Amino acid sequence: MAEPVLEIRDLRKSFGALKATDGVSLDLMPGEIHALIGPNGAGKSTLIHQISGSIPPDSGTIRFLGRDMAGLDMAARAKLGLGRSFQISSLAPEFSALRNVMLAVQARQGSSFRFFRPVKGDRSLAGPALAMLERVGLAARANTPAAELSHGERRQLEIAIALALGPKAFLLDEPMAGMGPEGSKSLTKFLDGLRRQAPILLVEHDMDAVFALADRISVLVYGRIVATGTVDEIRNDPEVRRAYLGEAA
Ligand SMILES: Nc1ncnc2c1ncn2[C@@H]1O[C@H](COP(=O)(O)OP(=O)(O)OP(=O)(O)O)[C@@H](O)[C@H]1O
Repeated sequence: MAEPVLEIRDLRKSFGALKATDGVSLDLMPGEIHALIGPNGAGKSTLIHQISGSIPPDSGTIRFLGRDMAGLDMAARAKLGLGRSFQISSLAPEFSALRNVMLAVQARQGSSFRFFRPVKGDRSLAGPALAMLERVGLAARANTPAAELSHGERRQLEIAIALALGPKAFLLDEPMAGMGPEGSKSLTKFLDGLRRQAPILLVEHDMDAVFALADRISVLVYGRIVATGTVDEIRNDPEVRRAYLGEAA
């Protein structure tokens, strides 16, 4: 059997008396979209923060491509290909869409975001950056400042940036949030293709998107995974229906 790209074992994180992550174990396998669902406050974002390196766990292990992530900060994890996108907008609002992606291409080529050299006019960056914008359907807005893009377009730009960083796994935290039905539909289609590039751990409240995309779903309630299974298994699990999905499922 293939090795997991991401392997989480018995992860724990408390905020005072609150157990936000209470012994979570889960795997992200090559090529899969593994959705993490659960009610508000279940601990989904806290889990993503621990994986990306912005919150240190109290105990437990996170292995990415076989390597223990303990002690590695966000930048080091991103460099290894474990990047969190969405809800941490790394956009420079005054820069054009193209320039934002060029910075990401440059970061991937070795420089960090903080110490970038001037990128304006650098063809070795502009070519790949424009290709990313084309992939997400934003090429026509290449010269528009990020601040002037619509909400949906900014999301597309964030995906282009995530792609430019060459991730080996995507951590997506509520990518559909704030999108209209049309935007969600086209993002769903895009994410469906994205799994060919790298597996996706997807936190999402939009159940249409989750049921359309997920190979597996894990349900988090009060910091614990109460079920993991296929879409059908999760939809038909009585405990999950009671704890989370209700009759809407
Ligand atoms: N820095 C913090 N300090 C104290 N409590 C926190 C902190 N971050 C999160 N929490 C608490 O931990 C619990 C889990 O929060 P988290 O944001 O991870 O849930 P979530 O499943 O992502 O929720 P939502 O779906 O609403 O985004 C909540 O009770 C929250 O109030």
